[in-house]
Amino acid sequence: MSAFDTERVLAVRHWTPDYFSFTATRSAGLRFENGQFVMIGLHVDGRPLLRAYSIASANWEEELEFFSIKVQHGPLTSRLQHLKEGDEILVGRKPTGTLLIHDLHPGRNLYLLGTGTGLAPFLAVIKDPATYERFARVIVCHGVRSTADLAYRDYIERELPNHEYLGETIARQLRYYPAVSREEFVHRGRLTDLMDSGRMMHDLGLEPLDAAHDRAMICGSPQMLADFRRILDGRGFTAAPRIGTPGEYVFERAFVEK
Ligand SMILES: Cc1cc2nc3c(=O)[nH]c(=O)nc-3n(C[C@H](O)[C@H](O)[C@H](O)COP(=O)(O)OP(=O)(O)OC[C@H]3O[C@@H](n4cnc5c(N)ncnc54)[C@H](O)[C@@H]3O)c2cc1C
Repeated sequence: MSAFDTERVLAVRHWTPDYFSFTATRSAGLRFENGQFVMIGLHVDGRPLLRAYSIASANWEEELEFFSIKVQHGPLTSRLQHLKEGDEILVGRKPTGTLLIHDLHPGRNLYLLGTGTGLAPFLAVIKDPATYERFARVIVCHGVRSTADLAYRDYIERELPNHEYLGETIARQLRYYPAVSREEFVHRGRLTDLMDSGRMMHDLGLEPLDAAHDRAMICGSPQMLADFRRILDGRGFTAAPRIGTPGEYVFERAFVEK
């Protein structure tokens, strides 16, 4: 049996010259945890060309959604960015990953810290009812360079709080903290600096960061992960050491730096 399902693209949305999203059919057999990633790709010269992708749709949704970078000469994304409705993509059958809410000790505030496409896994996590059962407040933080890069802003700010089933819970418990590093913006700077200085918590009207009560999930570049880990470790947070053993934070590389 093949390690992949062939799915059909349902819709494509281009946010900016650097980012796009697409939805695809989902095989009835694909089971995953919110926050996990899966290998996806295309047949290129008769062979599968695959990369890891966080699943941006929640596990209870019928369709799959992915949020992608466009790397100009990237082997996969130079092709993937031309996807059109009806095209076929390959989707692996074994989702995996460490961004799992049950690998966090229960707590008060859950900070979801994502830069660029590192937002993707959190789009699934914020649609998981269990997230709101475990944490009183969920703060989705998206760090980007320009305001235009704040993909899903309208969806998080306006659509989700009116969601048919989750809207009430989301309106009560979800906060959104967009941050822009290279343009004037209400929250200007890098997420790491905004958290480290305490500005983020101040802007949100929340208590200062406290390992006894706060939890975090981190998804971004290797440098972003290293910086956040240093900040959290310095404040007494412990990373979950492996899947199934909880900690005060979990992390995942959103891409591999070469
Ligand atoms: C666990 C995991 C989850 C991932 N989830 C996603 C996701 O949800 N969406 C997504 O677009 N990518 C994601 N990636 C990255 C993805 O696997 C590919 O690297 C990306 O699609 C580019 O593929 P490529 O073949 O075009 O170029 P590659 O040869 O894979 O990458 C070329 C270079 O582009 C840069 N790059 C790659 N991906 C990104 C990115 N997402 N943001 C900024 N720079 C990048 C890196 O410097 C890399 O060296 C994930 C990676 C990992 C390890």
